[in-house]
Amino acid sequence: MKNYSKDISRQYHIQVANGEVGRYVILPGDPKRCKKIAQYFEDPVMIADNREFITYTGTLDGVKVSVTSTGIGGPSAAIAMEELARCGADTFVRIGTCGGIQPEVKSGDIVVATGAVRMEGTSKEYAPIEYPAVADLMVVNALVSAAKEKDCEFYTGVVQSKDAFYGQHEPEMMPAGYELINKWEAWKKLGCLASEMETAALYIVAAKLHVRVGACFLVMANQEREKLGLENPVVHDTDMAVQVAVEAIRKLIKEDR
Ligand SMILES: O=P(O)(O)O[C@H]1O[C@H](CO)[C@@H](O)[C@H]1O
Ligand SMILES: O=c1cc[nH]c(=O)[nH]1
Repeated sequence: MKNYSKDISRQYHIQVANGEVGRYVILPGDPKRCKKIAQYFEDPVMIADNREFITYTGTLDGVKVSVTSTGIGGPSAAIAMEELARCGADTFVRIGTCGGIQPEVKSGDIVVATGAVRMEGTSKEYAPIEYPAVADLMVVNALVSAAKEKDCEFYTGVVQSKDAFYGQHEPEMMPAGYELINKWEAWKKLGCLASEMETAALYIVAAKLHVRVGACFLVMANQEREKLGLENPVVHDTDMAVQVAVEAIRKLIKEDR
């Protein structure tokens, strides 16, 4: 594909060059999370800061690792993964925030996504809708093992990825809300744990690229608990989910040796 970058040694959107990232990359949505994640690396260096994509590279146990923010939603997440893969990355862990769907999934808990409902647009431009958005088993196992070690409350299962944040939170305000409401009830009955915005796209792009990916999230709040009159504080601190992601990368590095 033609490279549209002014400096053609750098990828157009992420502005990273081949070899500037490790094969292991952590993918937060929020660019401001990158610096916090890079603090867990040895000798972190900022490589690029362009649009919503900030990249740091450092090492974990002597192995090159990176963090790149994806921004919000499937389109920019897909771009980040495509361009990182072109720079040499092949193993990705998304660390994000989500809203709980099952009533037992509480604020502050961690969710590890084994799969994602493809209720977003990006993955549909990659693969027919019948193809499932599933995580790599090695990455999931590493995340589960890390979460157990950190002794945090965590769940594993399917999450829902959608495009409209306010369609999740205020479906009754949307002209097409009837469909959002009916589908939300279906995801709930099917045991879907939580809702977020990038994982389905990342899992499908990873399938296309033949790379490994998994994801873990901080549960910020749960609108279903609110409806049931259950306790539902809003939690913003992503540090435990970040630690789970970093520890999972360490475990993958060890297994890959
Ligand atoms: O915290 P991040 O990683 O951005 O993830 C979640 O937060 C954003 C919405 O507030 C969406 O990107 C959603 O997926
Ligand atoms: O409720 C939430 C919280 C974070 N991200 C989402 O997409 N939804």
